[in-house]
Amino acid sequence: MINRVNIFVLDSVGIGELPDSPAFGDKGVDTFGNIVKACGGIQIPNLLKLGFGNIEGVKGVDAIAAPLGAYGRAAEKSNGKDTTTGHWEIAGLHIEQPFQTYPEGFPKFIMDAFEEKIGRKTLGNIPASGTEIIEQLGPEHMKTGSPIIYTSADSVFQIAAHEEIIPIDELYQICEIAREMLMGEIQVARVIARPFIGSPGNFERTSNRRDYSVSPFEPTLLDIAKNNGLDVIAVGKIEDIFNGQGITEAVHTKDNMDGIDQTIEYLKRDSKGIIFTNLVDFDAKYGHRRDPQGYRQALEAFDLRLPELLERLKEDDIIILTADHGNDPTYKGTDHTREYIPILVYGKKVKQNVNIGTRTSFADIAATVADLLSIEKPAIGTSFKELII
Ligand SMILES: O=P(O)(O)O[C@H]1O[C@H](CO)[C@@H](O)[C@H]1O
Ligand SMILES: [Mn+2]
Ligand SMILES: [Mn+2]
Repeated sequence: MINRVNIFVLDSVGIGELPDSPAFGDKGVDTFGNIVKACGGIQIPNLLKLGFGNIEGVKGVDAIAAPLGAYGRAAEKSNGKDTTTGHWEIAGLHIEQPFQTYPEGFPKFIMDAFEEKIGRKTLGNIPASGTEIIEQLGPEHMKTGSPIIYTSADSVFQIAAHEEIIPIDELYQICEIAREMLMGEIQVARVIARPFIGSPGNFERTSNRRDYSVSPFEPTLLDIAKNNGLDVIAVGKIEDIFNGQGITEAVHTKDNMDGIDQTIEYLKRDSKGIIFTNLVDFDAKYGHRRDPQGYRQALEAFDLRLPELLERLKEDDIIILTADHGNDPTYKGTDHTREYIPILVYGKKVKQNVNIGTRTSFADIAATVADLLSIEKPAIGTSFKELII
């Protein structure tokens, strides 16, 4: 009997291109492999002990003789490479119709109506890198009080504002207004509050970022677990990604280390069901910023703390380390990359040195977790429980 599963998402830690990646504009992408190549090596002994180097297709690190975990990889079945799509698929949903993107910015009629409702003009309304656009438009924003609106290759409406110009609470209200307006014909997967502080030339984004996602279109693994009376604890931005659906308790985190600390706190307590963690720094601080050295260091910092996490697992606990998409910091542009995700499963009840192979959907994670917890499986996904227990 498995009592609890910690699904632990290393946001954007992809491990190489899928057969269909070129159709997404991604050729030769490999977040992990290209980081190792660019940095001339990486020290992740604890991930290797679990079998990270044994996963088919992983480049830059070696397989070991007797890994302590079950290991494999999964292809993304849904039509997308964004965070929402990746997490929903991990939780058992396929997104056939991709979320709408806005490479030309948002239509004028929506922007006019939005400005009217928030009582402020806006700046930007173009696809941009968040750190670059606040440097460009920050001074004007500080003069005029107009928030900076930008999007990306993802389906996002991002609202950046200096915390001393638009107080956080007002920024969140503005996001809620946008969220409501962008549910219809003009729709985004996420509205994101992007507060920052500092002065021109030295702006810094804060951890008061909030994501306002649309709700999953159908019940997910999380809803099923909750309906079965289980705990579904969300650490980091998981609550936002699922718009709170199927979650019984949530905590937001300020960075990767905090995410690990909060997960450990929950592992120490007694609960039954799912702990779903997301560590976003890999993606937000290094992947989108195209910073392979920073990304490598973040992976090494995570690896150093991995034993603490594993030690906290109780007899009937299991951890599944995985990712939601790639974000190759050596690739052109600043966007996500479509890639395989790693799957590492570890626990006292999990067989060691088992290759679960290449799964055809992230949803196999959902099916397996449901199977382990003895609850109904979501509509899609194939359980690999029999292989690992
Ligand atoms: O460049 P920044 O602001 O980090 O934004 C990135 O983060 C967004 C959400 O993860 C992506 O859509 C991309 O736009
Ligand atoms: Mn992500
Ligand atoms: Mn991202």
